Amino acid sequence: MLATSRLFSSIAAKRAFSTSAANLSKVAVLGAAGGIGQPLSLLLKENPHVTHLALYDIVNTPGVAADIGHINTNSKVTGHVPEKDGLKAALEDAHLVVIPAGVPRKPGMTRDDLFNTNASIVRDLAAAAAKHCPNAHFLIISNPVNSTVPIFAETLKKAGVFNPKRLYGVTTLDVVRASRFVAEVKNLDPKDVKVTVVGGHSGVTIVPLLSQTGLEFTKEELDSLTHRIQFGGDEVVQAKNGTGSATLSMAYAGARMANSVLEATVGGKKGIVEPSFVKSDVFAKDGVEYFSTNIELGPEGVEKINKLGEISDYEKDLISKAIPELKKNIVKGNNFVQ
Ligand SMILES: NC(=O)c1ccc[n+]([C@@H]2O[C@H](COP(=O)([O-])OP(=O)(O)OC[C@H]3O[C@@H](n4cnc5c(N)ncnc54)[C@H](O)[C@@H]3O)[C@@H](O)[C@H]2O)c1
Ligand SMILES: O=C(O)C[C@H](O)C(=O)O
Repeated sequence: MLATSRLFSSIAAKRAFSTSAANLSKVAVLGAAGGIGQPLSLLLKENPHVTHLALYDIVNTPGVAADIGHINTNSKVTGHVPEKDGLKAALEDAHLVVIPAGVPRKPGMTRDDLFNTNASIVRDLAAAAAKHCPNAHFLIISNPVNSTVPIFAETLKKAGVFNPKRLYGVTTLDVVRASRFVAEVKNLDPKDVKVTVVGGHSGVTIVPLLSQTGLEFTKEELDSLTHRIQFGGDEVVQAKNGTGSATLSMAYAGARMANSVLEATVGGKKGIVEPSFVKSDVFAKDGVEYFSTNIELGPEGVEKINKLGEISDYEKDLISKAIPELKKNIVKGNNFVQ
């Protein structure tokens, strides 16, 4: 729990000087009994911004909630299953909803192969969210993110409650990995290595901007690092050998993103920047409605969407390969709802 302690130590320090309970909020996790859901919920239990942690899944959440609920931090924990209007109870009054519900990959599958199962799960959760907590901030982890974010948006639009400032596709794991992989190659501490990653969250749509790190790379390093960042998820899928995909690193990344949104929206902290796959103008002219770049967070959510900045010819080439794939994934998501 050392990393978690580091993640939240600044908030804990701040809280010691804060007397305002109004700074705290309800967070719902949908898919909370799963491989990501459980460690993510554990990390959120340590987050002092959270007053109420509502854990929803189609199975097993009473046990997960009873277990996590014994941790002696201040938040209340409740477990919900579909029976007795459990989804409604989990979502009502939620400030932030984090969604890792759905099936993970097995070796040989692409994230798009998950579409048939996960699209309807995400659509149905979005419809419930539109009804019970339309003003919440929504963090979408379920794959394929390039399509599930459009599905979530279209469902909210249908209900007349879509707010593009509050819907975030979670791409944090890509920058967490990129920082780790580059640090390994350059023998640095990952905390000193920030890598901007843009595009989407699958294979060639993941575009690391290594030219912006301030580090020098040989062509061989560029090729191997770019490939490793784009296909880091496959490394875990293969190592887990049919039992799932990244869960622990994803929980860490998801907790970081959730914390950043909470810090900006209820903690009053300014200048927080995270990457996220959001409704964006950056490549709208090419028909790409959603794109991940660094975004600046504010009290309402997405405050400013950063552009790519200066990129190398190598990266321009990567972008040109990402755009058609992204467009296809987004249209597939949009069409599923329309
Ligand atoms: N965005 C990312 O970077 C990233 C990283 C890792 C995994 N993922 C994705 O996250 C998803 C979850 O992965 P996991 O390893 O936790 O899978 P998992 O199978 O371990 O857990 C998924 C959970 O979702 C629950 N679930 C299924 N249908 C549901 C519904 N209608 N409502 C609520 N809960 C429901 C299941 O019961 C299960 O507990 C997968 O789609 C995976 O591809 C995304
Ligand atoms: O690779 C996967 O399927 C899960 C996730 O998207 C990841 O990047 O680890």
